[in-house]
Amino acid sequence: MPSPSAGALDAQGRLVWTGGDVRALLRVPGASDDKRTRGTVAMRTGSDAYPGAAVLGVEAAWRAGAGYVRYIGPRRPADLVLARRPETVVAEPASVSAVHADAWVIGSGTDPALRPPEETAALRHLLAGAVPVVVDAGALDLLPADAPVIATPHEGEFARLRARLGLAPERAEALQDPARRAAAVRETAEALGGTVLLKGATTLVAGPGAAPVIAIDAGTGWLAAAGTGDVLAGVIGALVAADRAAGRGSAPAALAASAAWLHGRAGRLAAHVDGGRPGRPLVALDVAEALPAAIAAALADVADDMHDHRTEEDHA
Ligand SMILES: NC(=O)C1=CN([C@@H]2O[C@H](COP(=O)(O)OP(=O)(O)OC[C@H]3O[C@@H](n4cnc5c(N)ncnc54)[C@H](OP(=O)(O)O)[C@@H]3O)[C@@H](O)[C@H]2O)[C@@H](O)CC1
Ligand SMILES: Nc1ncnc2c1ncn2[C@@H]1O[C@H](COP(=O)(O)OP(=O)(O)O)[C@@H](O)[C@H]1O
Repeated sequence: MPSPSAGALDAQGRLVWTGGDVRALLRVPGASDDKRTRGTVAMRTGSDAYPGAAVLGVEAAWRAGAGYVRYIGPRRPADLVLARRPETVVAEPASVSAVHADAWVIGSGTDPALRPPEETAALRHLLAGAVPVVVDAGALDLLPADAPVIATPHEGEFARLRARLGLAPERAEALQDPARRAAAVRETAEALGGTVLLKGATTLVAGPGAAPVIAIDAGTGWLAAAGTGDVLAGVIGALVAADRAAGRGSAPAALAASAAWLHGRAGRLAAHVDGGRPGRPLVALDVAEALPAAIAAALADVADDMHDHRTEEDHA
């Protein structure tokens, strides 16, 4: 199984994720590959209220290197997905009973208060299975679950997830303390029995067990824009699916951290912040479109140099 680099622990005992760690987990397709060996991501995201989230996640999964992306959702988002990415194989929920997937992505662009009972039943079925599920936004209320899960809350969702798991609330001010924040993410992953990725300016990832919490700060403040989290969910789905289709068995936390790193790097490329420039606004779709360049940079071993620039600037 590919393992991350030795990696440096920072003052809070967090493992700082690097381009080298990402490179170790990325798969470059070869002569023996076909679309299915590169990983099938099934996205059950978006809704009539938030159709755009479906488009963003699907675009991101393709751009992060999925060999096959399926979209299962209502007609309106499905039509928009197809208009943007005709490569996608779409189906309406009522018309499918079983779908092959190496990873599922659920919840982005959905509101649990508006979720039909049959959709809740279908999601619970996925969450009782053996295929990994990336659980975002409007599906976090269905946790905990038996399936291997990667939960991707922002801070507001993180508080609600902790409450569901019976954990003590952490005040927002307490979570500003890096060591306390890392401890809260570890505790939540342990209670979940799965992987937790807490989004923020520095994103933190922990799985259950003793491995250190991973910190990813490859991004930029320009990423604070609606829909960038929907993009991240698609990237995680693509990396998890590729790993599983190849039978690699990498740690879900390492895959989620690599996705967050690529998402951050894509944000920096989309916002033109490297080389000491302050950058410029981006929209979420720009981040998805920059993912191939971020992957190329990681594979070509140039991304760490860019990261070093940023670290020096930000700490100046
Ligand atoms: N184009 C599309 O289709 C898009 C679709 N999207 C999809 O829409 C759905 C709803 O998403 P949304 O953005 O409307 O509300 P959402 O993030 O759930 O916040 C709910 C409450 O949580 C809190 N809160 C939020 N962020 C916080 C933070 N960082 N830190 C701390 N607290 C935070 C805050 O509560 P407050 O603090 O105000 O009490 C807020 O009112 C969701 O499925 C998403 O995937 C979006 O991605 C946008 C683009
Ligand atoms: N100040 C910031 N600096 C860097 N990245 C940020 C910042 N604020 C948010 N992000 C990133 O942007 C994304 C926002 O995701 P999320 O809150 O789920 O938004 P949405 O639901 O609108 O997609 C996350 O990947 C998060 O890490």
